Amino acid sequence: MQAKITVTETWLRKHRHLYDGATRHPFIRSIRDGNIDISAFKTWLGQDYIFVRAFVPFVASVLTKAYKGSDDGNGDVEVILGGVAALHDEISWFKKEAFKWGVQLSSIVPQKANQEYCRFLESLISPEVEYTVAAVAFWAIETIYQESFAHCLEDDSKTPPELKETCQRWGNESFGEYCNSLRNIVDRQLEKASDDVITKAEATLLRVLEHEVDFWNMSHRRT
Ligand SMILES: Cc1ncc(CO)c(N)n1
Repeated sequence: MQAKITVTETWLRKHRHLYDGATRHPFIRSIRDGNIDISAFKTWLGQDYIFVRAFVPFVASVLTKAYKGSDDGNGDVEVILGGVAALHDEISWFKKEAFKWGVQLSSIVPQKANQEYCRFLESLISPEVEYTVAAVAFWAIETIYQESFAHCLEDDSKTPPELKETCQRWGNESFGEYCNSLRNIVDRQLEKASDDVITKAEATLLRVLEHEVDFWNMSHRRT
């Protein structure tokens, strides 16, 4: 029997080019090829710390929407709660890693692309944004990092040893399983969503992909 094609599958096929642009960005390729400029890595590290801090209230809002969405016989709340817990760990990791690289987190100024991405996250916190739409953004944000960093850990990669731990953070298998759980949540929601919500959710996915590309650009293009 042929498995049914899910909505996310349709979207990923349709927007493959933009999706690959986000998951196979020159910044990621430079890590994978081992010719990353360490100052670009440090820029990314400091900026991503700021992003992750803004990501926390967004994920909390998705959690709230999952809870209020009430027919949660599927354990959405627990999956998302796992994401919140992982973020707590992630923030400690950023502090440790920044210290290691001599990056002063307290003096980091968010760059324009980061500010715009954080503002976008804030707009999604609004109760007027449906659970389905917010969950699509959440799934996409996590999955782009998972796929990007997993790419740097493939057998033929030349990722510098000192960056392997960073790649492991998002590229590891259990983070991959978590992303799959998010995808299942999203597909289950989309299955019963109105056309209007599906349209909004797809547009939100595209915005996430664009913001992710801009975010990588911010680190990569600095000289
Ligand atoms: C910009 C960005 N996107 C996604 C993630 C994944 O959590 C992250 N840490 N930063």
